[in-house]
Amino acid sequence: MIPAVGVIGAGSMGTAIAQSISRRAGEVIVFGRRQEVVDSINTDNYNKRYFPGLRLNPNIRARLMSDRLDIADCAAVIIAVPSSEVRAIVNATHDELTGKILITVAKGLEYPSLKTMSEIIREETGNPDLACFSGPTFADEIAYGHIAGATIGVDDDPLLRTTMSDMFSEFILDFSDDLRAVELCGVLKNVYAIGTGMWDSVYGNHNEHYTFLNMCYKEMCTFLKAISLDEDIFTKFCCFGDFSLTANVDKSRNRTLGLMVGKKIVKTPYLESGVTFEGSRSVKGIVELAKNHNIGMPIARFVYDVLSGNNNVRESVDTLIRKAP
Ligand SMILES: NC(=O)C1=CN([C@@H]2O[C@H](COP(=O)(O)OP(=O)(O)OC[C@H]3O[C@@H](n4cnc5c(N)ncnc54)[C@H](O)[C@@H]3O)[C@@H](O)[C@H]2O)C=CC1
Ligand SMILES: O=C(CO)COP(=O)(O)O
Repeated sequence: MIPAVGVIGAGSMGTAIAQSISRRAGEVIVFGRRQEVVDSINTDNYNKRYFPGLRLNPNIRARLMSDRLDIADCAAVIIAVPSSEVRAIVNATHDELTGKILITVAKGLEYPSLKTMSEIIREETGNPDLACFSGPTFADEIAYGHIAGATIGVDDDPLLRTTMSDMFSEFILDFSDDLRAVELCGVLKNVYAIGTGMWDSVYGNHNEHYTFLNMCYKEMCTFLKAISLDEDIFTKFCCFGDFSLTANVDKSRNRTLGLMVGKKIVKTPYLESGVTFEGSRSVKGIVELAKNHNIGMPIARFVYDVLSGNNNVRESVDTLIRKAP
């Protein structure tokens, strides 16, 4: 059992992961930005903003986020904030994070650097013990203890892998030593979830839905074949599992964004909504990565064009069909 684990981010995923690992750790310290969230966790064992109905385990404590994180007792720190926040946070808390095992659950791609979260964390901290966690893992279902599979991207270090297995023992785990490939799966699946939402806003039949799903997965695999050092990535939870979950289930924020844009319910100012739409922030980087690797990714391009306001969904979808391989 790990004596203490820190979790940066008291949102849906930070709270859910804290609840899951709190059964395997002596103490879990969650760092949040909002005083009312910190107070609700410490006073009532509830995160009333994200999971008002879920009583949190008593060994979960909350502290207000600051640049002087009190994590001296924590052997590991999980970074569970939106990808846009990761670099600033690890840069500001560099000293406190030194020597810790750092795990990222964020699914995003920095632009214009095109770096994944683990690459940013390694760049900012220099910590050798890094891992990423990614799979079909809706936070609410984790929080309530339902089964989920996840891929741990981590170097082939037996001690580190044992620590990860113990910390995330409530999950069905597979492993990969290609952290970038694992993280790019999480980035790509968000883009295709938006695209599938857009497609489904135009075409409502089962054949049409699964035809497009296959087109997305084919494009995703083409990209991964070009970049992944792990030849088994395609059957890992971070890939097929998370792609299927997010593209098919309306609980997904990314899929919902695609549906709403496709139905013209929202226009691009949605980024100010406060909801974490990771795919809309990452799609530009994916389009650029595809160009850099000389890979045709018409669906990622379609998502980017529509979100950029360059096209309307029906015209773009019809173009996709005409060009379908
Ligand atoms: N919600 C889910 O089902 C899952 C989310 N993830 C990933 O987890 C990451 C976090 O997303 P969610 O928890 O879903 O978002 P969320 O919007 O539910 O929560 C994000 C939290 O981060 C906090 N935050 C933002 N900047 C901060 C800072 N500088 N310092 C401290 N806290 C800060 C916000 O106050 C908020 O509480 C994303 O990359 C997402 O893709 C991964 C798997 C599942
Ligand atoms: O990553 C997730 C599930 O694995 C959460 O998906 P959304 O960000 O689309 O809600």
